[in-house]
Amino acid sequence: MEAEKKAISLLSKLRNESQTDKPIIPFVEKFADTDIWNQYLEYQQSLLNDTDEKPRWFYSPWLFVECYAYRRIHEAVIQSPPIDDFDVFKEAKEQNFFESLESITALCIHLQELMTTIEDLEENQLKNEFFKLLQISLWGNKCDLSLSGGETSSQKTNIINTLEDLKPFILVNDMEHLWSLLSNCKKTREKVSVTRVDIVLDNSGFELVTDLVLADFLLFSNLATEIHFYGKMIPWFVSDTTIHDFNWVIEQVKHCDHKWVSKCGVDWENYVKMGKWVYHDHIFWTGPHEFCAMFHVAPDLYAELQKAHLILFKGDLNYRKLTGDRKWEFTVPFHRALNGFHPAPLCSIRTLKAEIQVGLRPGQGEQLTASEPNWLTTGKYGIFQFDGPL
Ligand SMILES: O=P(O)(O)OC[C@H]1O[C@](O)(CO)[C@@H](O)[C@@H]1O
Ligand SMILES: [Mn+2]
Repeated sequence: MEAEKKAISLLSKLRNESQTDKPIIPFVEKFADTDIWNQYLEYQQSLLNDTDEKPRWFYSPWLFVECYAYRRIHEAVIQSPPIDDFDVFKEAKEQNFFESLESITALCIHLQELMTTIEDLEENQLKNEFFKLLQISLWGNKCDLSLSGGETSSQKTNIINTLEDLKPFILVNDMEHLWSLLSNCKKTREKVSVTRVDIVLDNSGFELVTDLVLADFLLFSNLATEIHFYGKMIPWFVSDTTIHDFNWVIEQVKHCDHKWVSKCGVDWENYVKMGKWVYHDHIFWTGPHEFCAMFHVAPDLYAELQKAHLILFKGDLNYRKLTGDRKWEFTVPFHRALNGFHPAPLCSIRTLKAEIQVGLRPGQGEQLTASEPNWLTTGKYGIFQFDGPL
């Protein structure tokens, strides 16, 4: 009880600071990245040195302030033992999974059916199945609890039947690049025995299942031989995946009462045991930095990503960090916005929830603004945006 009271008082202090635009204060509790966060806060202060301003909630860059808010929530919890390992978003993430169970079941059955026919598929059919699962992983990103402010945002409809209707909402479609990259790897498999695809995960629940289904397909279609996943080390942006969520979702799927669904869970657990699926934890992903700073701030992580043949970045927050959340013109090339971040060929798979988008055709952004003023923030539109040697 005492710990809960302490955490609640710390959280209400945080809420008051954010609601009344108080100065942003340093972290005080020792943790893996306390110093990194406080150095970054000093950097934000240095940007204001020629004013007598301090970093503040209503004026500092949104990417920094929003990440700071979630890291402060974590600090309130770790300052309140013995609930210092409590995941404040666990209940919402689990509810999202259970509310999406029908769609999860349909998706796992689709995967098992595909597995039985995969041998008879020609190249073009295999490509189309790959594109379907990519689109399912894209639209799975709509199910995010931070855009909805914690309100439920589960997958109610069977997403497989809606892909055609959703196609017009894909603003940048580089799926062909992903196909040619991976099918070329497959053709040269004799020499290059390993094809590694890294997936930088986003939300747990339904979206995570779409990513695990895609990862399973990549293995049994032989388009890849190993998949590396990156989640978050602390509860983050409400629905983001932690290692507990990753293991919990696999466990839940394994214990589903539908035999084909539980077969998915058994297969996925085996991939992890065999090392065909590898889960990585790194503190960088819940820090304040844009990805162009990774080479200097987390060189070990940058070196790890360099081992991939292809990196898939899921979701909106990752896109904002890939592009530095800058006010780029809509037509600035994605390569330019990455600002030197090129560990390996990469693709952002993202539904738009923040006011940043690059790599559009001339006039495309303006046309969308005219027809649908909120196109950047509703999560209705999505992209597959690729960068790498073509
Ligand atoms: O889970 P995703 O796709 O990264 O979405 C998170 C996005 O939702 C918001 O928190 C709210 O719009 C954005 O600030 C953030 O980028
Ligand atoms: Mn998220």
